[in-house]
Amino acid sequence: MEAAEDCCVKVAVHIRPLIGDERLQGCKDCVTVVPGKPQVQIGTHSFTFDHVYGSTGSPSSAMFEECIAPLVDGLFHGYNATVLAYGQTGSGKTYTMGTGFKDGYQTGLIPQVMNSLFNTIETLKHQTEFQLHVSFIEILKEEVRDLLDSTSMSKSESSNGHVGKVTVPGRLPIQIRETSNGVITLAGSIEVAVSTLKEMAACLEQGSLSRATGSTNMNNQSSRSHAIFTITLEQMRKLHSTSPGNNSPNEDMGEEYLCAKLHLVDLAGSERAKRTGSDGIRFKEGIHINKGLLALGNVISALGDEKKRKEGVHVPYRDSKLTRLLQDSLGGNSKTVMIACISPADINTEETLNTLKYANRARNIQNKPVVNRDLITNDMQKMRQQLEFLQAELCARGRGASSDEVQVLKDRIAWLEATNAKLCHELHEYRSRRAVVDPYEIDDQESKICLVKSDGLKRGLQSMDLLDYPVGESITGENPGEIDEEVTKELEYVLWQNTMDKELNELNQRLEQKESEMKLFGGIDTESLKQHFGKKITEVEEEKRAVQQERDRLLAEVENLAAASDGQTQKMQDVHSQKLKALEAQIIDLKKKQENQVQLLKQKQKSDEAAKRLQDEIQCIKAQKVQLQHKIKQEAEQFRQWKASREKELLQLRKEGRRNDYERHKLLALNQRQKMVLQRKTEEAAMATKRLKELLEARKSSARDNSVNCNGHSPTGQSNEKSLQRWLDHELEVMVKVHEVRFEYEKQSQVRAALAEELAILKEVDQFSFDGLSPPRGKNGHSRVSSMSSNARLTRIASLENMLSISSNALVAMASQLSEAEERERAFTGRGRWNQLRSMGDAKNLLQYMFNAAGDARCQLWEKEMQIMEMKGQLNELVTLLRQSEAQRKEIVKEQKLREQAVAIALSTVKFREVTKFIETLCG
Ligand SMILES: Nc1ncnc2c1ncn2[C@@H]1O[C@H](COP(=O)(O)OP(=O)(O)OP(=O)(O)O)[C@@H](O)[C@H]1O
Repeated sequence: MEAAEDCCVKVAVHIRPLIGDERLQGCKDCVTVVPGKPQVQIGTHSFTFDHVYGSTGSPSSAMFEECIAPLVDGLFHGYNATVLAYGQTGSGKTYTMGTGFKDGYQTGLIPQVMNSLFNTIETLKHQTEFQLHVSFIEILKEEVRDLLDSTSMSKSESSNGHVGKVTVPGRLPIQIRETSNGVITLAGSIEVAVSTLKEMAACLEQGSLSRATGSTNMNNQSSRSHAIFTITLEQMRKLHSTSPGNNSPNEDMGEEYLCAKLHLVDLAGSERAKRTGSDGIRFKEGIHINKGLLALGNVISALGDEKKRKEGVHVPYRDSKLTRLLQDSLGGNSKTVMIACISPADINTEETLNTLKYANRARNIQNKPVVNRDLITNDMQKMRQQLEFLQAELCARGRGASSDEVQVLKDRIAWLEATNAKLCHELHEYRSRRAVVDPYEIDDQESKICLVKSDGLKRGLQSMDLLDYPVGESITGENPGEIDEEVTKELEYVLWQNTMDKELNELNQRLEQKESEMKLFGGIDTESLKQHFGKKITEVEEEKRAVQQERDRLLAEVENLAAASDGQTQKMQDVHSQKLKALEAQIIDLKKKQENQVQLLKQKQKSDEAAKRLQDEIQCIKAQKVQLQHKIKQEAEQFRQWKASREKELLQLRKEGRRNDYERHKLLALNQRQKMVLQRKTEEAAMATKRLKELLEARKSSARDNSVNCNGHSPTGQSNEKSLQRWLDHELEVMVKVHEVRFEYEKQSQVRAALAEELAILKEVDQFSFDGLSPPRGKNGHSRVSSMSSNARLTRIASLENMLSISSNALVAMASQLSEAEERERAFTGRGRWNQLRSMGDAKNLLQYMFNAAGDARCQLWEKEMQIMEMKGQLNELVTLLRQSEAQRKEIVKEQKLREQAVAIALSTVKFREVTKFIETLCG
């Protein structure tokens, strides 16, 4: 094999989205990705990796091309490779690797590796001969099992409680062996030769289905084993020499054999039994899983710590089967990529921090991958490389100075690219800010328009002297749209009423006018007038006739007198003539009068007709008026009814408003109270966390002091004893504080879960009411929440969200210190807690001190127990007293009742006697 090149383990972080359960628990996303950088932040912690996928980092789809494709490429050049998915249970390892045959399977890394592998083979198959083998094993409870062994039992829910394979008795267990040249092999595992993608996929499928899985509180299909899918690629290719300046192959230089392995590892997830809720078999599995991962962590620590590496500290590969199998992948002959899978949920902060710290250490591991070819081809390759190197040097000398320019240009391109990326990022941020801000602005504008509109309406009403309408009155809980509608309706009604009034007034005026006109006719009795005129005419006619008769008689007398022609007669004739003339004049006068009367009679007829017409008109106007009045009455009644119902509604609304107010106040008080309790608890937790932080910091510095002491002057006996005692006190206090913080953490998690549950119900009910549906009856908590008004619900939702965010921050802070404590504890345990003790004397002194402290603690405990016993005794006495007084009270009540009964009997006896006496007197 050729000389190895140094190459660090690459670490990519894969952040999965919040999943259903976490959302239900109201978890917040507590992981931030620094834009444009492979850097993640949790609380005050910040970590930089090679890549970050998911969340606001690079898209998960880019993971294969950026991280894994180079490894697949390396396989064809003879380099071993390993992809290692690590993370807490349920963080997405199986999803990322694609070994689960579930949702993420097709997009998982292993299927992509297989595709890429066969695509490359297809393009190279004319010049190279390939052979592929796959093996698929799992490590379950420190036992290596073959997932491709078809003689094993098929997948079933086995007696030991997990779904998976059971090794057939009689078959030799798989052994881990190390060859003479340090290569780790699995003796007894099946290596299936595959030649097509389909065959390889079938192996993956068979093994994945056989893998041991089980359901826990944190993942209903949790992998209970570490699974390793290994692809071995062997290739034999013809070698040709190429002369400088001529790329076409010429001389045949024999064959080259390369053999490389790609391990695709899906580790079981680290877990806390308390959180996964595992007991029995799951619990035991969990212990094995954590043991294996701890061993892996120790290997990573030993390899990742530069100081230790330089010191040549022993790497505990043999502590577990997992580390033994991964010996080459970590610090050995392999190009390795670790994918740290994390959940963004705040409830997982501690585990996420641990994963990130683990992964961060892994970044420091230096591997030494070599091209795996056989020895002869290896030597040939070395010589070829030498030749190529010399040729390259020759070429470089020929070109000389231009390489500086190229470098300058490269730098410039890099700078331009960085600036471009920055600008793109700024643009993106600006756009996303706009996208967030705009709707509010639009809303604002819209609300302004609405205000202007409603102001306009109010002004309109004011200008019409309608100020007595309750336009400005605001009713709690009333919809402004409804108010506008109501005001519009009232306005419409008033306008209509005004028009009606105007019409009625006009009618009245017309009626008055007509009636006054009518009055002109009204004073005259037309019939009597007619009779009067008729009589007058008849009188005039009779008079005329009498006058004519008189005239005729006078004319006859005049003729007679004319025949007599004496003087007297002449005289009489003259008298008669004069009389006649007078009568003629009288007749003419009477004729005139008669004509006048006829004229008058005609006029009268005309005016009669006019009066009739007027009368008709008056009738018509009156009918119109009645109709109008009827209509007005009807409308008024309708309006009154509408107004009454509206007022009733308003009253109802006011009542509801008051109820809402009351509810709101109650809710505000509840919110306030809960917030205060939460704040108090959070403050307590913060105090404990702060103290723990201080203690951890102090321990760091005291560890440094100790090392200084050890390196420098050795302390005197007494001061050493004192410092050891202080150290022990400190250790104990740290332990207690860790316990306290964990206790607070658990409590806070419970409070948070309760808040989240309520929030989820509120949101569900709110969604139902938004969709116009009624929430499911009988569902827990729904009935209480659905009786709340929507305003109250929204207020409560806001308050719960606020509390959840306070709780989330507190959880993250606590988890951060707990993870820190765990980290220190692990490092400390690795070094040995008792390394501080340098002599037997130290140990004895410390033991004495511990004995005294334990004795004191026990004595104090005893005193406390005694006090508790005393208090219990007092409590018992009190309870007895209470019981006695209760019994006495009952006795008194009983006596009282008896007395009352006796009085009642006495009274009735007296009454009975009186009645008997009365009857006796009646009879007697
Ligand atoms: N990137 C992702 N996008 C969407 N869902 C995901 C993603 N990663 C994981 N999940 C979902 O999260 C859940 C847990 O994932 P998975 O089983 O892969 O976790 P795990 O780390 O393998 O857990 P364990 O260690 O218990 O086996 C699954 O329901 C899975 O579908």
